[in-house]
Amino acid sequence: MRIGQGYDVHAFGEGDAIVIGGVTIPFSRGLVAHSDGDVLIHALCDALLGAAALGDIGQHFPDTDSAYRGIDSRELLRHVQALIADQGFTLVNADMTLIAQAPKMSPHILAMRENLSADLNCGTEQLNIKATTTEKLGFEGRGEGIAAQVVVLLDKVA
Ligand SMILES: Nc1ccn([C@@H]2O[C@H](COP(=O)(O)O)[C@@H](O)[C@H]2O)c(=O)n1
Ligand SMILES: C[C@@]1(CO)OP(=O)(O)OP(=O)(O)OC[C@H]1O
Repeated sequence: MRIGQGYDVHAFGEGDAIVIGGVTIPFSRGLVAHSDGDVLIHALCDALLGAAALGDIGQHFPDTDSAYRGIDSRELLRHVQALIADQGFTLVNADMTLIAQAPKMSPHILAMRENLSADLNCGTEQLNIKATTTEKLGFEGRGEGIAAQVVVLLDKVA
């Protein structure tokens, strides 16, 4: 068994929607990023790469490479899934936390889990996604951006 953890932050900027877990959520702001800014998927990729001792998302998909400009982060996740499968790992479970004062994530959680389970070739019951505000404290609470934390457990296929 191998444990991994990931953490990512993206700041709010201009826009009228954000993409989280592959779900487009209409909002008064967008997220500033080289990719689509899917902070949840980025933290998930880092957790998976960490558990497999494969480095981090920036090493695999540099934000200096124009190939990744505006990319759908689900493509990055599928690539990471292939990397860990190549190493003989399968996902046991992932537990994910979105930290955002707004928007409200709960109406979108099931759709996020369905997207991620399709990309990771696993069941939705292996993926938990939850959200919390910070009661208006800190950068998330001031509405400056969104953070995501992810913990994963991988098993090695014999
Ligand atoms: N961006 C968010 C934040 C929270 N939720 C849901 O609301 C519940 C209460 O949040 P507190 O921070 O006040 O504890 C939380 O458990 C989530 O279910 C959300 O959907 N989106
Ligand atoms: C996803 C990548 C690549 O487009 O860029 P961003 O969207 O800026 O995201 P970040 O979490 O800062 O880092 C990983 C990247 O290199």
